[in-house]
Amino acid sequence: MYREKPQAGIDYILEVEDVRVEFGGVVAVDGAGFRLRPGEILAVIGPNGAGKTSLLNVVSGFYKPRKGRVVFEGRDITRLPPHARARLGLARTFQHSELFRHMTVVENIMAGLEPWRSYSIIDAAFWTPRAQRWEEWAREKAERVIDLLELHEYRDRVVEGLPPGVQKRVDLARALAQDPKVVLMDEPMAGLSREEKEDLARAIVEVNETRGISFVLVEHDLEVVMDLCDRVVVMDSGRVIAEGPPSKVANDPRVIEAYIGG
Ligand SMILES: Nc1ncnc2c1ncn2[C@@H]1O[C@H](COP(=O)(O)OP(=O)(O)OP(=O)(O)O)[C@@H](O)[C@H]1O
Repeated sequence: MYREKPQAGIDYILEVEDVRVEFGGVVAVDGAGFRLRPGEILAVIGPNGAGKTSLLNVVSGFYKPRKGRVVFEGRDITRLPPHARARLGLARTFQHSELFRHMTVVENIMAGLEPWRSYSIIDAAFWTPRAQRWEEWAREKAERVIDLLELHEYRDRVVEGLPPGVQKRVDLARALAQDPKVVLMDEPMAGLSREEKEDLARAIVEVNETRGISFVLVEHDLEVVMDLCDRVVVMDSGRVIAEGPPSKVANDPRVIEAYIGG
């Protein structure tokens, strides 16, 4: 179900170059970028308002940058809409759960496969074999990630009222059902208990190690970042101010200044 690790020879699976995002007079991202290696878990950190979410939204296609480029597996995808990026293997999860609250876990995961839907509204209305085939295909994909993320006991429960840690796993499952090569996660640990954070971190590591899926996490919890990530990019005021392994970045005076001064 999952794609092979990208071939040796590709240095970077994702390259984000010189991005600028403006909202009216506010410059949210001011020439920032990063590069992601195949199989890497990369964190983007920085004080509130640094531009992390805006940068991630440019990568997933939700924001159009004023300037800059997003290159995925050597292909310029800057102008592609989010669903086209998802089809290429770039999935995302959301800062505030965007799950359909009144739908079940399995239905939410299948809804994430919408960019692959191959039947028309007419097929749906008459429940044609074409529609049935898609439904079977999507259900099988959903079942596999339910296994992978151990969501069996929740599969037929509506999302509303599930513990936050389970909702985050469902959100991750929805992204993983898309067979991504890269998953972008916006503050995956926000609002979780310590135990829930550990569970989610374990799931991310397992998927990374067994499936070779790369991750970009925007994350505030520095303890999680230090434990989980191979490399860290630090943003402040829309720019990247430091980059490197967690241990190096944690001791960088510019980073300490941004957090204390920020
Ligand atoms: N939709 C928007 N409209 C106007 N201004 C925005 C919008 N989104 C972000 N901004 C502004 O852009 C700047 C960067 O915001 P962004 O959310 O990208 O930062 P962040 O690093 O993700 O912050 P946080 O850690 O608090 O989520 C901030 O000044 C913010 O107020």
